[in-house]
Amino acid sequence: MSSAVRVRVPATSANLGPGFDAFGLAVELYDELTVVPRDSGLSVEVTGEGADAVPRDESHLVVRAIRAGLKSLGASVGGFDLHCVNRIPHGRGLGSSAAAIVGGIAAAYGLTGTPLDHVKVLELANELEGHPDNVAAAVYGGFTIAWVDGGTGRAVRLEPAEGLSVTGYVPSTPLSTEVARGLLPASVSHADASANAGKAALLVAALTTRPELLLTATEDRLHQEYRAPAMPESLALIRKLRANGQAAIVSGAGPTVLVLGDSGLEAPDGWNLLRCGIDPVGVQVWSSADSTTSE
Ligand SMILES: Nc1ncnc2c1ncn2[C@@H]1O[C@H](COP(=O)(O)OP(=O)(O)OP(=O)(O)O)[C@@H](O)[C@H]1O
Ligand SMILES: N[C@@H](CCO)C(=O)O
Repeated sequence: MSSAVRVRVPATSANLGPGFDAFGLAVELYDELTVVPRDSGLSVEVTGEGADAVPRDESHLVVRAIRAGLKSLGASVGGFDLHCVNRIPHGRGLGSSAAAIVGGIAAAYGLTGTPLDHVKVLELANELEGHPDNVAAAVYGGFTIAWVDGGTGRAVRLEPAEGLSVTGYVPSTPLSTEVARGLLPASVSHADASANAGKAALLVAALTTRPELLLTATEDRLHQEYRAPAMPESLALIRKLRANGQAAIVSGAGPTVLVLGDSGLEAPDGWNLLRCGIDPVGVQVWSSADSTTSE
């Protein structure tokens, strides 16, 4: 068992317009975890985002993910000290829960001295998160296309177009993914489904080699408008940005608005502006016991 493990895991934006529950993009904004094993007991220290809200016991999402990761590896540890430095805002559509889950599972690999198995990490992370898009990007970095095969989360990673960056408009009020998913209809029209399928396919080309097509390729008919009642200001901002030629979308389940590319518009009052590049590698683990790095 390692003496201490450090993990860095990126924020992620899911859906990207037409790729509901499938597309993910990892960005250069990171949560960091340090886990030190001990014989028994648990301590949880949190600084940064969510520090005033998350529990400090076994129900903490990172703790649950560490336990699940250890179990999947057939290992156990009596107790541990967990220190979280959180930079990803919670409930804003930037994949905070995916980062907590993927980071916790990766820490379990580090604690047991097991090199990261990205396929297995994604499988378990998808089980814990309930959908694979954010966790895929947090595991692999870059641009990911995820799907579920017989209940098992899978993904491929593609290289985003050279120099791609994103601009996030992050409102101060959160919206839980659970609530946002509850706004979706049970069925949609054939016309809407086929429009989205075409745009999702086009977005693969736009994100990788044809960025000039990003505006048209990010049109969505499956989730954004249905969720408007829970985030009317976000949808209004998206309309304004898109009218200005920017490829603006709801990030994940919202309410953050993400522009794929540089945006000239300053953030409205009360919103934070986030400008970042694309994270190329996904979750990383460092173990102090043997100085190895698993990437
Ligand atoms: N670093 C963390 N430590 C502990 N709990 C966390 C952490 N990050 C997220 N959570 C839990 O997950 C909840 C947020 O998850 P939720 O899926 O609603 O939003 P999100 O993951 O930020 O957004 P999205 O899934 O749309 O990208 C938080 O309220 C908290 O309960
Ligand atoms: N695909 C998910 C992403 C948020 O976790 C959704 O939109 O509900």
